Amino acid sequence: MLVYKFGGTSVGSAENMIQVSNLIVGGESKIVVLSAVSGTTNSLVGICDAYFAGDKQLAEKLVEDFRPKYDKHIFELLQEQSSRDQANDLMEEKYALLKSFSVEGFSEIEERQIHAQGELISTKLMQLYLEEQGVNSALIPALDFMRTENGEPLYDEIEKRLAEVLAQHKGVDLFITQGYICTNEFEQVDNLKRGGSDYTASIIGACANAKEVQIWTDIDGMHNNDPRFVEGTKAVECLTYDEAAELAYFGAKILHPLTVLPAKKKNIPVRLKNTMQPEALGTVIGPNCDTSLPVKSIAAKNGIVAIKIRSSRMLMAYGFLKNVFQIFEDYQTPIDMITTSEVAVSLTIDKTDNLQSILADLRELGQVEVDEDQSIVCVVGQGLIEDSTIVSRVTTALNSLKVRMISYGGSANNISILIPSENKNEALNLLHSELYTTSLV
Ligand SMILES: Nc1ncnc2c1ncn2[C@@H]1O[C@H](COP(=O)(O)OP(=O)(O)O)[C@@H](O)[C@H]1O
Ligand SMILES: N[C@@H](CC(=O)OP(=O)(O)O)C(=O)O
Repeated sequence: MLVYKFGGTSVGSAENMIQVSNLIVGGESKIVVLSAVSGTTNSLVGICDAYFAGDKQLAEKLVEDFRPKYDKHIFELLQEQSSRDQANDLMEEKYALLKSFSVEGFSEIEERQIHAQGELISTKLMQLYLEEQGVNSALIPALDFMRTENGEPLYDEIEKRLAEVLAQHKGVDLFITQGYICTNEFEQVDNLKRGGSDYTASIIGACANAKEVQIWTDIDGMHNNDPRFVEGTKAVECLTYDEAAELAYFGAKILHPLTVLPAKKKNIPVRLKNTMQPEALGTVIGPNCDTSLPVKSIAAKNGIVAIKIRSSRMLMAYGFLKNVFQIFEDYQTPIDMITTSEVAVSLTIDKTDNLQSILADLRELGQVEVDEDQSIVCVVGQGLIEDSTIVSRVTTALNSLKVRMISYGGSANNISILIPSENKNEALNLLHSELYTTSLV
């Protein structure tokens, strides 16, 4: 069994959906996970925002905005009148549902139900197209098997339910399902957070003991720097699970940060491929990746807040850090980077919903300074620790910038640097020129 996942751009037009069908029909058995048509989830988020703001009229207008896009998509994808009718009926049902909520009492439960509609639409359209083409495929609802508790996938239950669902379709070897959506412990519709379809594919891969998970997107693999901000980036041939996890966590948007975990549990390779350029090798993420490259890639994450706590009570004392960490634990706020001196500790967070309460509690421990609008730039590669020249090259490359923190040695494959966000693009470009010169590649 193989698991393929196609992202928003890959299903974003009729032409692209047809290309997806060319990639999935035939060959080995597959479970194909689809995201929503590109832009759809953002629009659904906008509709929920309008309901929360008490503006039902705006919500209804935003629903109507879907119409031209989906009319075109359906007209170009499906040729038979009966399948067009089915698709149009589906859309009318969805428009009616999306407009059916009232602003009074609109809650996160309804919000999650709305967010789920994008994947429900894209998968149904794909299934209608495959049926029209005479392909023997089955649409399996993710809400029937993808179960979470406290936001965590329940692997045993998913494995059992998925096997039951697959067994209902004897003789079928192509299954289409929704990424991103799930049901939670309260039997409510929920999701795996934005970009979560990659994670769905990896969870399904682990639960179906897949031979490989393939993430098909709009670029030919993990590049050696962020292609949105740096010119001349190129695809990396392979990454270890740990390298890929670091890159995804620190901003490489191509992969949802949790994708690697389920695949790693079962040693399943994850291959990143380009839907529009399937012949390109892409990137393989797996247990081993031996290349001579000490630096595999560079990524950056915005929206970081740096907090410094200074206290003379820290001098020659123990237990101070425990008290600091306890505060972050109380507010369920993960810490990303940390550096300490005898009398001060600096750390960073990117979850800021409880920032004011955290700061108030920290002020009980010492003087607190806060820097907002920071970015973590992260250099990732297995050989970073062995090659002692790299850390000096990283700091030299950035010597014109105001570096706020550096973290080196926490993991064997990561150097993280905290800088003001306004310098992020410059930092990515400076590191690119310094680290990918002839002596390293
Ligand atoms: N290091 C990187 N390598 C490749 N792509 C990256 C990297 N960092 C950011 N990206 C961006 O990730 C995008 C693909 O991810 P995403 O938009 O989530 O795709 P999908 O909608 O298919 O899930 C690319 O178009 C690229 O701009
Ligand atoms: N549609 C969801 C889930 C997802 O993973 O999308 P994509 O694969 O296009 O990043 C989102 O936009 O967050």
